[in-house]
Amino acid sequence: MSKHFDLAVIGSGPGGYRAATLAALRGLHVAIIERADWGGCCLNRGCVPKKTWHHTARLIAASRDFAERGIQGTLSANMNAAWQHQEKVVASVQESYVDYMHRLKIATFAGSARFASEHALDITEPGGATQRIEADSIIIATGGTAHVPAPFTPVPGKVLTSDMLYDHEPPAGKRVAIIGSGVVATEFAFIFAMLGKEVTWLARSTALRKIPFSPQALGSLHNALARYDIALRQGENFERIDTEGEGVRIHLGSGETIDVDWVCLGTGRTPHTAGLDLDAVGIETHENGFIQRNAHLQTSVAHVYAIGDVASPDMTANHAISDATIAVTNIIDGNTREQDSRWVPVVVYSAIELARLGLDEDAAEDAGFEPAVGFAAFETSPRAMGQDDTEGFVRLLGDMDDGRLLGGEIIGAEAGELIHLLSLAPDRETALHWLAHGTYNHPARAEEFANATETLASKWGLSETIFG
Ligand SMILES: Cc1cc2nc3c(=O)[nH]c(=O)nc-3n(C[C@H](O)[C@H](O)[C@H](O)COP(=O)(O)OP(=O)(O)OC[C@H]3O[C@@H](n4cnc5c(N)ncnc54)[C@H](O)[C@@H]3O)c2cc1C
Ligand SMILES: NC(=O)c1ccc[n+]([C@@H]2O[C@H](COP(=O)([O-])OP(=O)(O)OC[C@H]3O[C@@H](n4cnc5c(N)ncnc54)[C@H](O)[C@@H]3O)[C@@H](O)[C@H]2O)c1
Repeated sequence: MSKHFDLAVIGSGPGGYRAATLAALRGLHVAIIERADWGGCCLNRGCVPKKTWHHTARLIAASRDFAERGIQGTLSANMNAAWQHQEKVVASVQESYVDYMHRLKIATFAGSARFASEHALDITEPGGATQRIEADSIIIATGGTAHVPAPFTPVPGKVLTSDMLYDHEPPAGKRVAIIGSGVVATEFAFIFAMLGKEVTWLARSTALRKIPFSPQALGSLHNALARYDIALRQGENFERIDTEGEGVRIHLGSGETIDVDWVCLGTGRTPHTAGLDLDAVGIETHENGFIQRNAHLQTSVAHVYAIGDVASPDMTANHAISDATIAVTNIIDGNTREQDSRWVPVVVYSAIELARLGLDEDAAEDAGFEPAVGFAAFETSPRAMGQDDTEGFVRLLGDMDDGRLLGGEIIGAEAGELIHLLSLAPDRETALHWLAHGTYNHPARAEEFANATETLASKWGLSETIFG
């Protein structure tokens, strides 16, 4: 006999985990199915190990200013030791995730799920046994897998996707080529260099092209990378990859060859729907493989929702978690909330942290707003000066008409934390007023939000809406 649940969630990445725990906390009888590692890409091969490494990389980077602060000696890092360290962090987080799900009485199934009918899922366990569960609502949160474009082919120890990088201890060789100019490559170019590798960073296009960071933000990124002698060679094409010899020889379109010990690919991820049997129940996908959904995050089958990387080209944990909150709210409250993914923060962890959310100038004008920029640089922040870390700024976009917040960018140390001052603002209409009137800890980086609202008030005549 099949077991019945209020909600079944397929996949336990940040999207699935958040959906399952939130639904259980709100009183639903929940099942979650995971075919591989509990916690998905983000916990096992993404955000968590990456941020653990990024912290190590930041410590090494900061040590360049140690002598001036009166600290003696130099620091160096070992990537293999750093790999062991992230394994421990991941294992502890995973244990606490699984424990929390059990404490919330969520039924956990280890196996691969596929649709048997609109309300039934067949779960095939690793040993081959299959069981059926039924649910009133279903959330698909099956994430994505690393994309490997030709002429690259994954070769263990030589040509690694970011997934492979975390599955086994990294190869020992020092010379590493990083391919791509998206978030993975931009983050790893800095992290690998600080962890003691000689990095050659090769890509077709400019860094972070897909994310609407301002030219100033990208300028700060390149300044920060240059401080550590990390440069992107853009405009490169890849003809052939030779892995027969000792290391790897990359044949570029220009005819040049580059010899490295191993290659790390940051060449995108594709949504994962294989094996779900979506066609059998009429759940439709876009041409690029993402599951189709409406603003309530419902698929073409109304009680089945799709969240995170399998449905959203944004492909960040932040979007997956935000989707989960909206999908569960809609299941319980009757489709009351719509997703606007532009208001989910995006944060990049490289030689500098870059965080943004909301509209940029072009999108604001397209939406009929009149954007004005409020700007405050960390260059004059007493906190940043005391930290020897003054690169970056807070950049707020307000509407000239009614002073509402249109978007914002924070570039610099702790940007990933500071962005919460914008993402958690009670509403966008009063956010700038609230930032100008708030009480701050002094000296702190967050004070630059107040300073940025002051430039909006003084330079763009928004004094009444911001201070009034
Ligand atoms: C190197 C790297 C660093 C990253 N860093 C960040 C970061 O700092 N911040 C950020 O916001 N994002 C980051 N991301 C992106 C983030 O990891 C993903 O956006 C996020 O994991 C997507 O979550 P998800 O829940 O949609 O899917 P996933 O985390 O991919 O989880 C999906 C799960 O579903 C399971 N599954 C698939 N099919 C089935 C099935 N049929 N049955 C059962 N289970 C199934 C999979 O095994 C997997 O565990 C990073 C990604 C990478 C690669
Ligand atoms: N901090 C974060 O939020 C974070 C961190 C890492 C990854 N992620 C997410 O994970 C996903 C994967 O990241 P990513 O950087 O791998 O992907 P991406 O889509 O951001 O970038 C892909 C890169 O691969 C290159 N590329 C694609 N096909 C190619 C080809 N045939 N030849 C040469 N280059 C090619 C593209 O030009 C681009 O530079 C992204 O969607 C990203 O949002 C998020």
